[in-house]
Amino acid sequence: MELQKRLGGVNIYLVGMMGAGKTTTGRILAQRLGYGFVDTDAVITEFRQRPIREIFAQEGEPAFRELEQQVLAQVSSYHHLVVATGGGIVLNPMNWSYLRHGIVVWLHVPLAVLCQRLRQDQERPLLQEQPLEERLSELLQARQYLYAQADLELRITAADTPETVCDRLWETLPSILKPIEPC
Ligand SMILES: Nc1ncnc2c1ncn2[C@@H]1O[C@H](COP(=O)(O)OP(=O)(O)OP(=O)(O)O)[C@@H](O)[C@H]1O
Ligand SMILES: O=C(O)C1=C[C@@H](O)[C@@H](O)[C@H](O)C1
Ligand SMILES: [Mg+2]
Repeated sequence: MELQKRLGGVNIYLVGMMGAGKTTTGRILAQRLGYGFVDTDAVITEFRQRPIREIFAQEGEPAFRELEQQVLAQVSSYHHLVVATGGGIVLNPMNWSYLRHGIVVWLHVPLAVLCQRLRQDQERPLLQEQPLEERLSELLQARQYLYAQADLELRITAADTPETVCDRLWETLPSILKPIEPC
């Protein structure tokens, strides 16, 4: 209850690479906080009535990024939400003006762990053409400095489960919140 009170309904935005666990962890965190849960990729998929890989193939990545910005803009006008963002949301500087309405948390997962999780993936369009490790490494290099602009970086290990990630987030969040003023 204490954490919820200190958050005051401010949204929590999870950012990080594909496979970092934004969707999986976000859903659990929302439940624990009594917050709503939104996944920007899921909103786009539902709106377009087709999977992201088809949106990329038929409309192109720029069209997807435009939709992503529109969804984020709308979401940021609500509160009491945990938002699992798409891995590339940090690329558009405009998106940061929306993310900054809330608390931005970077789920920082080592490359080897991401590879392990995404080995069988056939849904993520940006991972289908090159060898997985090479592609992820390239994307991480290009984005790392952007993820690092988050309010909080959570370093995740191979031993972490979605539940322990939530536990650690729960423990760490107070460190970046203002103390409650005594009445
Ligand atoms: N802490 C964890 N431990 C083990 N597996 C995990 C963990 N978090 C997520 N996973 C698994 O990794 C895969 C990717 O997770 P998830 O879809 O939540 O990532 P994401 O960050 O939302 O990726 P994207 O940016 O592509 O949406 C899923 O199969 C999920 O079950
Ligand atoms: O990292 C990325 O650029 C992406 C991550 C996914 O969440 C989706 O938003 C899409 O596959 C692109
Ligand atoms: Mg996701």
